[in-house]
Amino acid sequence: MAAPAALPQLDLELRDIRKRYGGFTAVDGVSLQVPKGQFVCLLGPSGCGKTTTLRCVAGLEEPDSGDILIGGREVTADPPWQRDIAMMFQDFALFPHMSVAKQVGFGLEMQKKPRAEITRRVAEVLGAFEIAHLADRRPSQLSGGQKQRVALARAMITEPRILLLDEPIGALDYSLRETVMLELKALQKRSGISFIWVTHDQNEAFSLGDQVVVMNHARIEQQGRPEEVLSRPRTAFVAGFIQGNNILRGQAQGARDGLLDIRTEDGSFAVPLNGRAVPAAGSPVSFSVRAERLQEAAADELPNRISLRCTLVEYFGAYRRHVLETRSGATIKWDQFGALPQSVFAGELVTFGWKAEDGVLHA
Ligand SMILES: Nc1ncnc2c1ncn2[C@@H]1O[C@H](COP(=O)(O)OP(=O)(O)OP(=O)(O)O)[C@@H](O)[C@H]1O
Repeated sequence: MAAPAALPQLDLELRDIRKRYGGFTAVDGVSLQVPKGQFVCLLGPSGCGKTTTLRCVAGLEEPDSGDILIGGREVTADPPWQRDIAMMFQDFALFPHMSVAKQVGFGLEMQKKPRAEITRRVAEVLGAFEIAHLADRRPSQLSGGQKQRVALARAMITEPRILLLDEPIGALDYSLRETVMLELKALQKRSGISFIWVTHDQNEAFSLGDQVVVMNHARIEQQGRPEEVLSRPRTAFVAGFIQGNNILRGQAQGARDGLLDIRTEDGSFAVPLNGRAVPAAGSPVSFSVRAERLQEAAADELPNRISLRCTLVEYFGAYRRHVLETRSGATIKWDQFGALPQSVFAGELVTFGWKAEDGVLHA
């Protein structure tokens, strides 16, 4: 059956993609819409299906069901070279015996462009990527950062609608990554090409993505702008995967004034429903509170309070992390920013509180 017409402004649309390997489901009903010129990061733990999703978009894998539309055109059964995409892999996949100039022009040669046009475009792109001085070198004579630029120049020279990147900076030295990330982000915005970037590194995803798509066990758990995913994790998995969340579990007790009362082994807490239906009394629920939202001073005036024992205080550069334990033995983290004097020490018993609106109920 032909797919219904797509919205023309979308660079990419995935409709209910499924992919199985034997009895194992690697992608289980993934749907995604990528508007024009967006930077989208697919984020998730190892084996969650990010790369398989990307390979389906690339045409390197055929999904068992579902539709893939690129620029509004159904491409599900098309080979990679008919999809208006380019790819970049973690190992850069450079051709070992080809000079930099030849590699960069490769895509245009495949498209059978006239020789003069290839020479002109290669010179332009080598200049734009500041690698003109490397034109005659082979990959073995390049540093990691230089290889990365060559691979990117090679991928972008054909001006695809979408660039697919699988852990593209994973092989770079840590010290280089931040600079490369800034460059790539600027390049993406200038080019207007949509980037679909696979990573398991949340710092990469949150600093680069216009959209962050969090995957787990072959499905999308949450997708949204970075600040949405950070401040309102939709599920306990997302809250746990993203650094800095405390997760509490208990039973729903009933709701009043838009707040759900949740009973846990460490007390009862009021958490905003945020438009959600009230869960049945006694049903298991979870919620999260960010580690920097806990308050020590004036805890008595806050609606949610919890008794804790501090077990460890660690320094993480810009902030101080306190690891605390509840009466039932659950771990709670409190992060203190702003170089304040230390007020809670290991071994101390303390009461912390948080505002009702700082709790995020999970689906
Ligand atoms: N060709 C294949 N045959 C069998 N199983 C596969 C194949 N390709 C991937 N898988 C399995 O599908 C699951 C998803 O793999 P995928 O590479 O998409 O994960 P990922 O999220 O990209 O992980 P990573 O970050 O480790 O690359 C994994 O459990 C993997 O072992």
